[in-house]
Amino acid sequence: MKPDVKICGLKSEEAVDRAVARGATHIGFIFFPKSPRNIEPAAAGELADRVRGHAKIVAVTVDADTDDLDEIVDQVKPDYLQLHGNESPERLLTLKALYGLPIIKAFSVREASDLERIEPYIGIADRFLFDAKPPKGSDLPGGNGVSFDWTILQSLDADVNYMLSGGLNAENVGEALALTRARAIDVSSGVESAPGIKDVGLIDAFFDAVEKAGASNRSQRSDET
Ligand SMILES: O=C(O)c1ccccc1N[C@@H]1O[C@H](COP(=O)(O)O)[C@@H](O)[C@H]1O
Repeated sequence: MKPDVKICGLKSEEAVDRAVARGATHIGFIFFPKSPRNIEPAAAGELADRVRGHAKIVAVTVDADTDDLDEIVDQVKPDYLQLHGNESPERLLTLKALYGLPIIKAFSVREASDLERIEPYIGIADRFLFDAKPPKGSDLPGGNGVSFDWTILQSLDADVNYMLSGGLNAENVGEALALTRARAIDVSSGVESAPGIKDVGLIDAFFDAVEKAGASNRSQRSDET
């Protein structure tokens, strides 16, 4: 099965158009002022309008307050909220009631015990997202281009609906998919020429690698039967 692919941290028409033309199922906009990918809600709304209906629009926030979220939801009309901070299960319930939107809850992972943190969110978050822990000194909870030991995810129950992220790129996404059989992947830094600058050549290379991984997994499965 083809994985969902989210290209995150988009800021230009060129990058949005290429991501969706290559088959991105989700595109993400970052609303976090410290990020080189931060975008104003009005500008994100215009980019979202170019591809609405062709890819799901994801608004990524970090412990955002309700006033900021009101503006983001109003201007961007996202299909999902991605919460990349320390939002509690109660906060997710409040936001679901307020906006009626499905929520992707991000967790940072270094070791298997980190996965236990999803338990209170099961049945509340619509999808989980696993990212690496930020390196020391980083101001960003995500978007650091750092990966974690993907084999940790093999211990998860098969019905946990998650997106794999953190340091994915054209060189490593095939291995990540083979090791985890993730049904959804998310990339930001790995398709950039510099922090916050998406590169259409790298977007192409990423999708080429995902397609190649799909072909190789399919042939492996038919060898096994
Ligand atoms: O990309 C950012 O700047 C960012 C800022 C704040 C929260 C999340 C952010 N990005 C998310 O980080 C992951 C992985 O990114 P990368 O591929 O390792 O660069 C991805 O989920 C982005 O949504």
